[in-house]
Amino acid sequence: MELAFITLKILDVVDILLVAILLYQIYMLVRGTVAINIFVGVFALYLVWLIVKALNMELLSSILDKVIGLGVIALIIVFQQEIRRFLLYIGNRYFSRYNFSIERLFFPGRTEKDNLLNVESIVKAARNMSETKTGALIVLARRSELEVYAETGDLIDAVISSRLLENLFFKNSPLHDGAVIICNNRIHAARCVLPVTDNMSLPAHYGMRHRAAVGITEHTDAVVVIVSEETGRISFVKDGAVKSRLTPAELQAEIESAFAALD
Ligand SMILES: Nc1ncnc2c1ncn2[C@@H]1O[C@H](COP(=O)(O)OP(=O)(O)OP(=O)(O)O)[C@@H](O)[C@H]1O
Repeated sequence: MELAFITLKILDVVDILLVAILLYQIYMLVRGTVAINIFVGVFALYLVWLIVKALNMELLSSILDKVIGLGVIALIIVFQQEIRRFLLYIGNRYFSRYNFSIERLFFPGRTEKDNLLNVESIVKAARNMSETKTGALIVLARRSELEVYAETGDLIDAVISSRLLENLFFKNSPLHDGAVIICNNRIHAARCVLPVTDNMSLPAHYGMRHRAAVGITEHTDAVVVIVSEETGRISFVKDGAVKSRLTPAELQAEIESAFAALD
């Protein structure tokens, strides 16, 4: 295609489209976090640099060259979490689309039933803890590796039962603080520390328990069950979004649909 002063090739259009998609994905990833301000600032600086270059303003261009050159390293440090989240997002999309599992590749004999989540016990524990207003934070691992978070707490490796879950979160239990992580249908660890979200658009009444639940679902594809100590309300968190005031039946449906999506 030939415009008045520029020639536009098909590849250029594809190039522009890809950059637009990339920028949109980055925007969606940092939206609502403090990183959005940095992102806008960097983008503005980059535009100024392009204009200065196009106008052949030598001095300003050479200064901005240096700033941009060093800025890339600074950006990797500043956006460490977001880059991690972005790569995880791409990886998880690929894994879920092609139903790919390393475990399935190396242990084809291991049936899915071995790892089938005991949803009933988790829901029963949530219902009982909701009635007694016992605060709880239960992370249900899906495909993402949660070992780094499990290592911050105490390893348990026990069969899931509602009584054990209730016991772990019982106020006087030494393990009641922090999160319980459930992997491969086992209570893997308790008292775990989760990454806290920096999402500024969350309701102000969300305390640390809810922020930690949102945080882990932003960093990984895990889903989280929360029981509020203050209100007894049951919430379910997936991909950074909190669904509150769930009944036990609704919680069960949410967990089942989150795990059905993996099959
Ligand atoms: N980073 C974290 N990782 C895991 N658990 C955490 C983290 N931060 C806080 N918690 C848990 O959350 C509890 C504090 O919850 P807080 O009252 O601040 O949250 P909340 O969202 O208001 O929940 P609630 O409705 O139960 O009061 C702590 O006792 C601890 O067990």
